Amino acid sequence: MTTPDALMLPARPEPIALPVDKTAVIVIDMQNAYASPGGYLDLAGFDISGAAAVIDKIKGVLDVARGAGMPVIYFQNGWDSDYVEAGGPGSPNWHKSNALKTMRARPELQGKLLARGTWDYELVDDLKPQPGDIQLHKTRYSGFFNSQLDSVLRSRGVRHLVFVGIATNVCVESTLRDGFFLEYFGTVLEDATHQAGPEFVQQAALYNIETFFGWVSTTADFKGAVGQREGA
Ligand SMILES: NC(=O)N/C=C\C(=O)O
Repeated sequence: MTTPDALMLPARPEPIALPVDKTAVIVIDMQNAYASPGGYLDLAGFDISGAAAVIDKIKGVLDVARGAGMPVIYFQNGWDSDYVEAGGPGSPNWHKSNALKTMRARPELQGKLLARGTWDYELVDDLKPQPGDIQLHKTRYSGFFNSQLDSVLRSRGVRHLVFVGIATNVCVESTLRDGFFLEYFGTVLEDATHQAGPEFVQQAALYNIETFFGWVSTTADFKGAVGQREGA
C-alpha cells in the first residue's frame, strides 16, 4: 500500500510504506521495572544489560518522530498500590506474572514492583514524555486490552504502529499481535527493543513478527527514511 505522503521504510520481509499522518510510535513500558538495575526484571533474574543501549536508540527515534509530527504514545505497565488490578488467584496473571511471583517469594519487595506511585513503575529518566506525547496505563501485556489505545489511534486516523521498548517477546509482541487483529500495520525497530529471557527469544519474537504479524526494521532505517522525506 503506497500513498503520496508515505515514507518507504526498509524492513523485513519487505519494505513498508508508512503514511506519515497515519503513523504513531508506541513506546512499550520503558519503566525502571524493565530497564533499570534494581527494577523488577533485574530483581526477578532477567538479564537487562542490553537495556541501556535500547534507551539511547529510542531517544533518537522519538526525536525524529516528533519532528515529523507523528504521535508518540508511551505505555506504562502495572497496577494500583493494592494490586487489585493485577487480579487474585482467579486470574492467570496472578499465577504467571513474574513481578507478583517475585514479591510472593520475597515479601520485603511487596508493594515495590510495578505499583503506581513507585520508582519501579516510573519511566526511566532519559525517556520522559515531552509536551504533546500521550501516556497510557495498561494492566496486562497487550496495550490494546482494557486500555484507551484503540480509541486514541482511531480518533487520530492512525493505522500504522512503529514499536520500540521492552520486552520484545512479551508486551511488544502482544500489543503488535492484538493490533494486527484490529487491522493495524505493526513494525518493530529491532535495535530499540530488548527481550525478557535468553537471546533466542528475541530472535523468535522477531521471526514471528516478520513472518506472521508485521514487519521488522531498524532505528537507522527509520531515521533515514524520515530524514529523506523531510529533505525531499
Ligand atoms: N513489558 C513487558 O514486556 N513485560 C514483560 C513481563 C512482565 O511484565 O511481567
